Amino acid sequence: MTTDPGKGGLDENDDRGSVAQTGAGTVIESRDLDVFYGETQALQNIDLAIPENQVTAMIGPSGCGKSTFLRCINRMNDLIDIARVEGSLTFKGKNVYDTDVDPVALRRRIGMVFQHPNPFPKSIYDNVAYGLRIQDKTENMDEVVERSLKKAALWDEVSDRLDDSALDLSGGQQQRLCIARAIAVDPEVILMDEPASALDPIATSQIEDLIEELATEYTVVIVTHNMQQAARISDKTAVFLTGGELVEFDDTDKIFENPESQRVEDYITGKFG
Ligand SMILES: Nc1ncnc2c1ncn2[C@@H]1O[C@H](COP(=O)(O)OP(=O)(O)OP(=O)(O)O)[C@@H](O)[C@H]1O
Repeated sequence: MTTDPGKGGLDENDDRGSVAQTGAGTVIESRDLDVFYGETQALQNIDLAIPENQVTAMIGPSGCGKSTFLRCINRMNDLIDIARVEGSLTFKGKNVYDTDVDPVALRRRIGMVFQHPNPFPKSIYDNVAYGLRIQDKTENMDEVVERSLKKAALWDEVSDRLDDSALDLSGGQQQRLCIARAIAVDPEVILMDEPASALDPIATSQIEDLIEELATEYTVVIVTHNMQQAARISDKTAVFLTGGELVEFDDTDKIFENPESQRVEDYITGKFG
């Protein structure tokens, strides 16, 4: 049986957390999370508590499992045949891997933005309206499209050409359009997998400003290769190292100024990675 948990359908007051975390309430929490691709283990015993309405950055060298962790949160790993997840990963206290969780409904609440902008070959308007139409939420659609484009800091650039093809936008505009598309269906969490790595410095800076703004309303989890970017925009930083180990998770300032682990210090200061 699959059910749509719907907003408020999960325990919103889950406070079991003894996993390292301070301040804002925990919205996503992993315990003893292991992920395998066939025989290869990509993540080992990950305990992590992600706070609500903040930006949490995942950093670490290539192949350390950052994207794997991100994809666990909204079960995108389900789409990889050989991926296997053990342990628990809860969203508002509910294990997203329980058999009664519908991954499609989960992904409505936990949206995702990818490394390369991937607008549909449709108009700007239809890209943003896409999820609303699928969910049959077509009431006030013009308003929702406008609001989403405004929240994604794109409205001023496209308001007079909503019927133009999304593919005619610049890379940075396309990425903001993808963010607008994700926002339109009113998610609670936005996962971003290196959302600015394919963009030029100006577009990157616009996306960074936008991410900080989005965190006033949404929980944002971002994978980035760019340590300066993590330092600039995130509240919390998780450092994964080779072998799929979460070595340190703390306030971003602490991670960059005074990390507990020598391995993290070596990584941050560029001694390896
Ligand atoms: N679809 C897959 N099939 C098999 N192995 C995979 C798959 N995806 C990832 N892996 C392996 O899992 C490990 C973690 O990969 P992942 O992409 O999560 O790391 P990452 O830290 O995000 O890397 P990068 O920074 O290079 O994107 C790597 O060893 C990778 O080769």
